[in-house]
Parts: sequence; C-alpha cells; structure tokens
Amino acid sequence: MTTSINQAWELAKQRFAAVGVDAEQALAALDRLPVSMHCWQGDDVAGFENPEGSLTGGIQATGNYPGKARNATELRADLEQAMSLIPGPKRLNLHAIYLESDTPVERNAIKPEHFKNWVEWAKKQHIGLDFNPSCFSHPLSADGFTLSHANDEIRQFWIDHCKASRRISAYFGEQLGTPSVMNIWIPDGMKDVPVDRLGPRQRLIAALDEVISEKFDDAHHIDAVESKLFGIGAESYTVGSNEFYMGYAASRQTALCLDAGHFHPTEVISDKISAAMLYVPRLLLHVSRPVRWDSDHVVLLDDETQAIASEIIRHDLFDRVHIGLDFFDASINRIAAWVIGTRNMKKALLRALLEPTDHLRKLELNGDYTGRLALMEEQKSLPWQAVWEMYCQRNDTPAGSEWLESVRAYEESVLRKRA
Ligand SMILES: C[C@H](O)[C@H](O)[C@@H](O)C(=O)CO
Ligand SMILES: [Mn+2]
Repeated sequence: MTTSINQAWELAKQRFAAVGVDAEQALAALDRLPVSMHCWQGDDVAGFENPEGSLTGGIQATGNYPGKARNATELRADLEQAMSLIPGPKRLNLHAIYLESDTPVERNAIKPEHFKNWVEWAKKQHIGLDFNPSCFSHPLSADGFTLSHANDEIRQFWIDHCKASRRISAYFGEQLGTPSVMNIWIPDGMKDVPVDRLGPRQRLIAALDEVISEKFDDAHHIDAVESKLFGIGAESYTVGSNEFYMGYAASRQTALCLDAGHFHPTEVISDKISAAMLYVPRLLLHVSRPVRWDSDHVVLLDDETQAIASEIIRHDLFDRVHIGLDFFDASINRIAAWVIGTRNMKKALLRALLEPTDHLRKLELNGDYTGRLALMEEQKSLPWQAVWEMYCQRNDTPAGSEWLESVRAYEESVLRKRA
C-alpha cells in the first residue's frame, strides 16, 4: 500500500506541476486549516446537563442508531476514535450543555471549572476548543424566546448565560494558546405571523450589546453570531435573521457565522463569503448539508462543499475564516458521520489548494470564458486523490475506506455494549 501511494504521489506531483501547481505546497497549506468538529454529532445534541430532556429550539436529530455517547468520558473516547481517522489539524466545538458537574448547575452560573476536563483532554490531543452558549432545551426557552424575550428576567437569564459562556471561551483560549470562537445562536422566533417584528429585534440588539460588553483578549476569544431563516415551530418569523446579524456583525465587528442550512433552498453560503468578508473581520462557517430544509445531513464532497472551500482558498482567507461543521445524523454510526463529514471538508480544501487558480483568473480577466470553463472542468479529474492519500499516509491515518473497518471494530467492541 505504502509503495503504491508513494508511486501515485510522484506521478501526481508531476501532473500538478505541469499546470503550475506545487502539490507539496498544497499539503503544507492544508496543515494551516483546522476544521472544528462539533461535539454534538456524538450524542444527538443531548449534552450532559439533562441528557433525558428533549431537544428543543426548532432543531431535530432523527434516527435511533445504537451506541450514542452517554457521558463526557464516552464522548471524548468516541472523538478520539473519529479524530484518529481524519488527517491534519482539528479543533473541537463544544456547547455549554456539555459541562461536567456532580451537582446541577444553572446555565447562568456555568464556570470554567465545569469544562476543565475538556481543556485537559484538548491539551493532550493538541487541539484548540471552540464554544457555544446553549440557548435551547431549557424550561426558560420553552416559549420560543431567549435573548429577545419580552420578560426582563428571562432575557437577563440568557444574557447572563452568554456572558458566562464568554468567560469559558476566553479560558479555553488562554489555556490552549489558540482563540476560541464562541458562536451565539438563539432559536427565537414565531410559528405564526407576528404583529411586532421590530420589538424582539430591538431587544436582541440591546441584549447582545450587553453580552459582548466585557472585553477579552482577541488572542483568547472571538465572538460570532449565527443567523437563521426558520426553525421547526418558528416558521413565520426568526428574530436573528440574516439581515439582522449581518448588520450586527458589521456594526460591532464581530465574526459572522454562515450556516449552510440557514438560507432559502437555492441560496448558497459559498456566494456569501466574498460579500460578507468585505464588512466583517472574520467569518465562522457551519458547513452542513440541508436536504429540502435545515436537516443537518452529513457533509458530502458535493458542489457546494467544494465551492465553500474554493472561496476560502481563492481569496486567501486562511486567517479570517474559521471552518466549523454542523450536522447531526442519529440514523447512522455517529463516529462514521464525523469521519465522513470532516474528511470531505478536508478533501474539498485540498482540491481547492490544487486548483491552478492564477491561470483561471487570467482567462477570466481576458474574457476567455470558454477556456475558463474547459480548464475548470478538466482540472476536476487531475489526480488529487493521490495527493490526499499521501497526506493521510504522512498523518498516520487510513488513506481510503479502510477507516470504516476501524469504526466497525469500535462499534463492535465499545458502542454495542452501551445500553
Ligand atoms: C447545535 C448548534 O449550535 C445549532 O445547530 C446551530 O448552530 C444551528 O445551526 C441551529 O439551526
Ligand atoms: Mn449552525
């Protein structure tokens, strides 16, 4: 296997060199692009605060595949298994409900100490952590409002939760030496047509301003805000819409989170990256796969994933775009879901790095759209897979579908034993 990977790599390097692309440089660049894996694929967004409670907030994990993680120790073991099958740099994105405590902790009272095991684990794995306040699956979000709630006390509860979350995020960054991106997503919205669309948005803007008022070192913590079109039970109105958060992020210079499932079905976030980055300092991506709705299917190596990756690489956005994943499929092996989605994201980045972009740009500038289309299509079948396999080999991860055997063995020896 090693010999055939080496041979294919040597040939591939020559093929790419012939179109002006340095495959070795592409691999070095891929090492500068961590993908933040989302903890919530491992347990269907249940968390450890109240794992038996229902998932609310208009999101849904469908399926009942056996073996989901029941506690943080199991989730970390599952993540280690998944991460061992994915080459290159990775991060972990945690939600507040994944805290660890012997006694119940209210969300407005969460502290860094409730995440110290995660930090110790991240140090051992040599990865950074990202964070999210959890403004759902809670009695005080049951009527569909959190940071925009009309009741002052309830709204303050969520403001305090987000403030507490920022302190945890800054602690991650300080402990791990890499900034934690903390993304605020709230489910606030209405099932039916509201009379007052403005009031909740006015409350949300004031609440967010209070949330971000405490200053943290940019080297430790980055604020991001995530818009959405609709949720289940919030079909007619979403307070934190695209326009709302685009304006908020631009005026407050926070990062803007673009989730691939949060727009109209024919809208794509790949087209939004180059527009939004002109106004905001950073983008956070939630790479996902909406199938007819915000269904959060596992990311494929499809046209849109490729287009997202190509935008990051073509515009050299290495330091301004943070790549996160957001899917939760409970109908298949959850570890396989992580591996498939994360490997696909990385494959798309590699393919983008192997594109002869300078040449394509020249054709475009010269108005040679025939040449642009012809070469864009031809380069799709250059031997990128041989470069990918070399990357996997160098990172001591399976080059091809052998990773599935490892997942199946883990399923047999570990997951099947979970009740
Ligand atoms: C659990 C996540 O934070 C959530 O999926 C959010 O990012 C989202 O996309 C809601 O639709
Ligand atoms: Mn999302």
